[in-house]
Amino acid sequence: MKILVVFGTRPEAIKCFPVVEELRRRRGVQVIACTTAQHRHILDQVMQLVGLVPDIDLHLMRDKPTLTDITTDVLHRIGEVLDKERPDRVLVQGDTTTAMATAMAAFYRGIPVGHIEAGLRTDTILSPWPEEANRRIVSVIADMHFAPTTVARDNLLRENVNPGAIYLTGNTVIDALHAVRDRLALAEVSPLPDHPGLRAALDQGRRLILMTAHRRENWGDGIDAICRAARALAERGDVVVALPVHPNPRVSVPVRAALGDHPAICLLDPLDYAEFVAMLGRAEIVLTDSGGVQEEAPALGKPVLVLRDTTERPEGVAAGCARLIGLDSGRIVAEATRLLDDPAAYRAMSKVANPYGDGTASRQIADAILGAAAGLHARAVGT
Ligand SMILES: CC(=O)N[C@@H]1[C@@H](OP(=O)(O)OP(=O)(O)OC[C@H]2O[C@@H](n3ccc(=O)[nH]c3=O)[C@H](O)[C@@H]2O)O[C@H](CO)[C@@H](O)[C@@H]1O
Repeated sequence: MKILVVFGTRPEAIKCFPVVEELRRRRGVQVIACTTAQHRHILDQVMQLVGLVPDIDLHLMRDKPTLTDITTDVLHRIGEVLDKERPDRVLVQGDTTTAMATAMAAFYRGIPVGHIEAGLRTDTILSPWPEEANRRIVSVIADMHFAPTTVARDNLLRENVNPGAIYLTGNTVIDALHAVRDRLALAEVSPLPDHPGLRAALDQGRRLILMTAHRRENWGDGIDAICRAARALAERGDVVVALPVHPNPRVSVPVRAALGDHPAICLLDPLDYAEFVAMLGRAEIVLTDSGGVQEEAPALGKPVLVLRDTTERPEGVAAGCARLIGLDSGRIVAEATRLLDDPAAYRAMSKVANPYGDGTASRQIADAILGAAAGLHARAVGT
């Protein structure tokens, strides 16, 4: 059985590598790992760290591409890969343009698509944009849906997806987190980023606030509000705010201009995944608009404040390990301050079970794919 796994961005690589590794361990499976490289540098960081060498690298990153550029490039180039390789199945992850256009290219050729992290939804197709539409399109095309949570499964059932095609697996990001933590433990290193100000602040006993922000809907006013909140928090005197800066200039330019000069704020280059996991482990609280970080922080018992107005991850909010706080700088500061100053409020958010999986998602996904293929084979030979 030949399976083509396609990924283009950092989070897709993080969430796909455990599945690639698992499928490669299975007998009778040939895995072709293919990257569109929709993001280049921060994707390469992940691939190098986890030893994921792509069999095919399409190098599709261009200077300031439009969504149309990315979609048409992926349709054409993945189309060529599909025509050459003729895989039995394609796997895509999440909600990127790579995932959506790859699913379309496979659909045009009658090749079945499995969707990792299926069923995440907000209640409006406009937010997050364009990701909400991307993942809904993939759901219409896919014939195997790997839902990370019961909420995601129920979203798919409400859209009349065949219940027999939905597999409740947990999120592969937890598998990735465990794998990287185990590798770090084996190597007996805790690779905190090499930033003199950060190390000195932590050595002085300052408490670490880890922040990330990159989402398209936060460009402009949202990023400005996040920066104002970061400065106000840094003024407390007992914390250090660390912010790995996303390379997109719509983020990096305003963030560096607003925060570059504050002694209690450490602006970091994008961290490799091991460094990021180490920072998560060290952080007291996490403020983020990232999807993946909303899933990882609870797995390490870190309260997470979500810098967005909507989230397709209500499980963390319902469980009590995340709060959706929006983009008002006063509210961001107030919510963070409450967690830093009120130990009971902190404990209530940090002691909650992680709703996003137990680290066995990739195994379950591989079992489901091979089980479905064996079922088809059995039906074909009449057993
Ligand atoms: C709408 C939405 O929410 N969509 C999400 C979006 O991804 P995202 O928002 O999670 O993206 P990022 O925040 O870029 O990545 C996060 C990962 O990167 C690691 N990290 C972070 C900073 C750093 O300096 N070094 C790192 O290593 C970090 O631990 C984490 O695992 O697309 C995905 C693919 O389809 C979807 O799954 C996912 O729904």
